[in-house]
Amino acid sequence: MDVQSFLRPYVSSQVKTIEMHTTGEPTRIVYSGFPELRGTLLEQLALARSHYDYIRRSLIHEPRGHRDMYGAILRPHTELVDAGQAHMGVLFLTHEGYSTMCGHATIAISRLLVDCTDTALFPRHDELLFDEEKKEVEVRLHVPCGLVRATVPAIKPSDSGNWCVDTTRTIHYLSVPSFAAGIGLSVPIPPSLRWPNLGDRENVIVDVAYGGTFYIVLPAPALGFSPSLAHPDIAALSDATKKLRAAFNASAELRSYLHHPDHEDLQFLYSVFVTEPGRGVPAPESAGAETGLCFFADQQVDRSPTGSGVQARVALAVEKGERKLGQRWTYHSIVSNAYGGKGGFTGTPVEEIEIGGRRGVRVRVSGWANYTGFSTFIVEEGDEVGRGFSLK
Ligand SMILES: O=C(O)[C@H]1NCC[C@@H]1O
Repeated sequence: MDVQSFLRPYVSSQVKTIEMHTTGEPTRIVYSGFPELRGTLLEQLALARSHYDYIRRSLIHEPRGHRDMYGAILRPHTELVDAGQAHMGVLFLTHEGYSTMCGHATIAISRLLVDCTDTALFPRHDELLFDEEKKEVEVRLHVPCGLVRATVPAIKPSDSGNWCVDTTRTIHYLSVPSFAAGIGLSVPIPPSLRWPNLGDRENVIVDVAYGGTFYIVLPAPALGFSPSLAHPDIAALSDATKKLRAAFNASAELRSYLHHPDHEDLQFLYSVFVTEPGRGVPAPESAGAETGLCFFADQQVDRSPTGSGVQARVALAVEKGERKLGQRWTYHSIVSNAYGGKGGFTGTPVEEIEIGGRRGVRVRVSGWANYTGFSTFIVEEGDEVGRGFSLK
């Protein structure tokens, strides 16, 4: 019996997704059922936010998602796709709203697009090119912060079928220009925003960097926590980073560091990244390793090492003179550390690029992604709770 046939009377519309994870961080990838969105990618983003946000809530919030759920919507027509510069456009969905860059989803979607021969889902699949020498396929994604070039390792079978993704090698992408926006900034913490571990300190010193979106980066002791992220107190760190972010945003002078020369839409603080230099197993050919815990959007916790945050951290390391071009570094999350280092990302500054009069770098980020399933979601007429709620 067709299991779904008895559900048919309840289905007025459906959204279809492919489900993946990158080091444990989910990406619910919407490929069908999202209403028509027209215009540039940023116009499509504005339309999704203003007219169709109920769809994001229904997919990302409970009962279909959870407070740390992440998603993406494939956009086969954008100005860069239609001009032949990108193969696919993507919008990113968080529990809070929409993000401008996402490394873990870029890695997942790039793999999906190489695997996907269904032209209804991916009309430009035939335009992908296989590099015989390197045995990889380039996938260009148009995301809200710009154009990201991913390469997916693949094997071309001897018959004329589609190539097979080679899951023994990492997927990597070349970021939009990333840069250090402020180093050693002092954030005054007003009494109403102090957290228990802060002690009697009145200021916290942070770095700010852009990796497709803006990050505060600081080591755990700067917040008053143990230097080790081996067994972090996630609830206490979430409280501290949320208050730190509020204190940062309360200062017009500090907010002025969130300046992007090209787009006003990119000028907001997305995340606070707590780091532990030195923790974790370096991947092969890496000069060192570190671990990070990323609180983003409305305090979601990234399970992956956070691609856009890796870009920001590499840009900071280059700006501080701690890293040279071409030097590869391993970035772990608490999940990759729990699995002996498997799933750690690497980040390599590959090129210096001037951006708005300052030094920027293009970063090569590498990682893996796996499929977890595929879904068809419905919302029954009259089901108010089922439209999406959050206990957050
Ligand atoms: O990998 C990344 O860049 C993303 N992961 C969740 C938070 C960031 O957007």
